[in-house]
Amino acid sequence: MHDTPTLLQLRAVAKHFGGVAAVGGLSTTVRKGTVHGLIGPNGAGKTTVINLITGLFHPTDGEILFDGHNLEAKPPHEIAALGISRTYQNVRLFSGMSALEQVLTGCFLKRGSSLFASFAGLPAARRNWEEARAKSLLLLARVGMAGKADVLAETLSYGEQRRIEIARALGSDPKLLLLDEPTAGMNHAESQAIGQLVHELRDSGLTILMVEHNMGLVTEFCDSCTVMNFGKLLAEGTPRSCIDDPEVQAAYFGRKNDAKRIQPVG
Ligand SMILES: Nc1ncnc2c1ncn2[C@@H]1O[C@H](COP(=O)(O)OP(=O)(O)OP(=O)(O)O)[C@@H](O)[C@H]1O
Repeated sequence: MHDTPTLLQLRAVAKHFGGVAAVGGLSTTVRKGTVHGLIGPNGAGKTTVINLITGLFHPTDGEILFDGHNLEAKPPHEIAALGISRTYQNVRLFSGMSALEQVLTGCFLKRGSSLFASFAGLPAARRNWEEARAKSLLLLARVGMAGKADVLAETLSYGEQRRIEIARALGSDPKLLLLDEPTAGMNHAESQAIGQLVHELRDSGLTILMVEHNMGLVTEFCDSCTVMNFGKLLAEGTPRSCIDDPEVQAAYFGRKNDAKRIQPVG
């Protein structure tokens, strides 16, 4: 694993909100072609890290390096263009749009041609539109939603909506996909299916950084992980070595020697 090239590196990254150090000097590395888990108790700073990587926030201190670029002060659209895409902790789909239209919006993020130009029917825009449509259909198939293209997204099940979000995030051809709690609110079978999908995406060449609370999924589907607590690095390595770490167990449960409670669940 250590021979695998680095895709993302955080160097002593800090983010303060007033007096709160949401992230307090975190250094960690995500290697190419891996599924990397970002875990830690509630309020540890995981979502803030995702927001820093995607440019929604800028670090108070430290630097974030991605694929040879320093992301310092770059706005979200530039970071997306470099190859970083994300989903959110809560499903964020547009109401009144079909599954296909949701994914199309992700494709147009990359193309730089507006949906309005396409609707106006200009030849180049028309061609763009057809290509984006074909690509969106492929992406829907890739996330197991081939038959749902024309269905209004809000009428789909929660698990299906999550898949649509992933397809939309793939529309901009990312190198790194950030998933913020992709299995939140899902039952065991749905969570396992998301884990399988994540593996398929990794095996097709994508790198995935995933915030996940389900330790069963982390041990089963992540190649490596970073554990945060109070905005700082608590442990990193294989999921098993992290979960077995008494400091990690203490952070989750306030006491040591309680490994059973963070065995795979479900
Ligand atoms: N915009 C903000 N303004 C002020 N404080 C914030 C802001 N965003 C996050 N925080 C604080 O930073 C800390 C880390 O929050 P964050 O949401 O990153 O944690 P988390 O690990 O993702 O938690 P959870 O697992 O509950 O989603 C918390 O104390 C939170 O209240």
